[in-house]
Amino acid sequence: MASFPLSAKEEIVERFLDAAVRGDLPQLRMLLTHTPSLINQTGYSGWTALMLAARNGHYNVVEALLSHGCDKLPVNSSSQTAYDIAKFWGHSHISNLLAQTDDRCSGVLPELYFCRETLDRQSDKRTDKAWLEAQQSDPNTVYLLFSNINPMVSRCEEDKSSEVLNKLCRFRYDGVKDLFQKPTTKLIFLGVEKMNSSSSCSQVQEGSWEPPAWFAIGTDEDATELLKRCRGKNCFFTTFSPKIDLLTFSEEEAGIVAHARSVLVWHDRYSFCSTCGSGTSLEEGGHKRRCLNSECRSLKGVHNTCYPRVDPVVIMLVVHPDRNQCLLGRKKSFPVGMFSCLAGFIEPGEAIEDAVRREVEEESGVKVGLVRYICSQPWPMPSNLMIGCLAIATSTNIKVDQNEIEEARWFTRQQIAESLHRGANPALMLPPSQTIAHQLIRYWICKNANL
Ligand SMILES: NC(=O)c1ccc[n+]([C@@H]2O[C@H](COP(=O)([O-])OP(=O)(O)OC[C@H]3O[C@@H](n4cnc5c(N)ncnc54)[C@H](O)[C@@H]3O)[C@@H](O)[C@H]2O)c1
Ligand SMILES: [Mg+2]
Ligand SMILES: [Mg+2]
Ligand SMILES: [Mg+2]
Ligand SMILES: [Zn+2]
Repeated sequence: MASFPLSAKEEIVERFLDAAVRGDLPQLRMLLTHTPSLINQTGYSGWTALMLAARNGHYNVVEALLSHGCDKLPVNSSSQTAYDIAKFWGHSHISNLLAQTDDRCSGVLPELYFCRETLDRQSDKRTDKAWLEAQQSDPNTVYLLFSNINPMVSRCEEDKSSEVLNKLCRFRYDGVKDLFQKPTTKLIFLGVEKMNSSSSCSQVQEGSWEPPAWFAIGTDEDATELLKRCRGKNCFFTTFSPKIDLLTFSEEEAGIVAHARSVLVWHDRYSFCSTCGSGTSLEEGGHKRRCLNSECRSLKGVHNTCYPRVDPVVIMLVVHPDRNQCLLGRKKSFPVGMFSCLAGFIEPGEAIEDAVRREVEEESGVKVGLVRYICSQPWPMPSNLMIGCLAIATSTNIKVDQNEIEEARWFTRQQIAESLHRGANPALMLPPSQTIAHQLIRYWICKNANL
C-alpha cells in the first residue's frame, strides 16, 4: 500500500501523540508550549493524547494534560472516553483521577441553573408582621419590580461574550413606596442576603451588619409608567419567552427569579378561594392566601389550597439495555434537529419511579426497569420541579404517542458525545446547558453507562 508523506502539521500531531504513548512528559510539555492547540488533537487512530496516556497508564501525563485544560469528553471509535479506557485497562488510579478532577466530567453534577440560593429565605420571619414592616421601610431593603409576572430588567453591558444578558433592576423603598397603597399590589418577601465578600467588612467585624431584606413587587400598573422609575436607563420588562429571556440571568439572579416568579404566577392564577370561591387576602410575606369567608372549610386546619403550588415532573434519560445508547425524543415545538430527555408530570398517588416508567412507556412504547434519581431543578414555567433520573430500558422497540412526541430515537454515546463536544450540528442538537435535560445527558456520557 502506498504511504503518503505527512504534512508538517500532521507530523507534529503524531510526535505529540507518540510522547503521550511513551509517557515522555518533557517532550509532551515542550510541544504543548509551542503549539497549545495540540491538546485535544486526534491522530489517525482517532485517539487523543489523553486517551493514549490513559491506555498506557501514564498518570503524570494524564495529570499534566488535565492541568492544561484538556477536554475529557471526546470518544474513540468504540465510544470510549479516556475514563472508560483507563477503567477497561485496569488503571484505577487514572480513572479515579479522571472521575475526580474538574467540574464537567466528575460524575458529580454541577450546580444547576435556577438552583443557587442567593438569599436566605428565613421562612420563620414570614409570620413576624412587625419585623416585615420594619424591613419594608429600611433604606437598605432591595425591591424587584414585576409588571404582573414579568421582571423589570436592564441589559447587562459588562461582558458582551457572556450568556448573561439580563440584570434585575433593583429599587429602594423611596422608589416604590407609592405602589404599596394600591390594593392589587402583591408584596413577596424573598429572604435576606447571605453574607458574602461584598458585605461591609467593618460592619461584619463589629457584628452590626444587618443583611438587607429582598422583596418582589407584583403590580398591574401600566408598564410604561413603571419604566419611568428607572430615569432614562435602558430598562424593559422581560416577557419570559422560555428560549429567549428565561435563561439569560446570572446564576445568582436566576434562583431569585425562579422563586419570585413562581409565587407571583400563583397569586395571579389563584385569586379566589378554591374551596368556596370567595375572595382571599395575602399573608405570611406573600407565601399564603387566606379565604375571607369566615365559614370556609379552608380556615380549619392546614390546607394545601392556601399555599403556592409546585408541580413535580419526572425527567429521565433512558439508557438502552446495551448501555451504549440513550433514548431522546422531540416535540413538534422544538427547533429543527433538537432532541431531549422524555419528561412528564407526576400524577396523584404516584411514586417517582412509577411515573418514570409510565411516562416513558406512554410516550415511546419503551419499557423501563431500574430507575435511579440523580438531581432536581426548579423550572419556573410556571412552577415545576424537575426530578432528574437515569432509567434502564428493558425493551427497545419504539412506538411514539404522536399527541405528545413527534419522534423518539436511540442515539449512540458517540453521537451524543460529538454533539456535546462540537456543539450543535444539523443531525442532533441537544437542549442548552442551563437545562436539567442537558446535564443528565452530560452526566451519563461522563459517568460511563454503568449505573
Ligand atoms: N428543564 C428541562 O430540561 C425540561 C425538559 C423537558 C420538559 N420540561 C418541562 O416539563 C414539563 C412537563 O413535561 P411534558 O409537557 O412532557 O409533560 P407530560 O408528558 O405529562 O404531558 C403534558 C400534558 O400533561 C397534562 N398535565 C398533567 N398534569 C399537568 C400539570 N400539573 N400541568 C400541566 N399539564 C398537566 C396536560 O394534558 C399536558 O398537556 C413541561 O412543562 C416542560 O416545560 C423541562
Ligand atoms: Mg412528556
Ligand atoms: Mg407524557
Ligand atoms: Mg403526563
Ligand atoms: Zn373559602
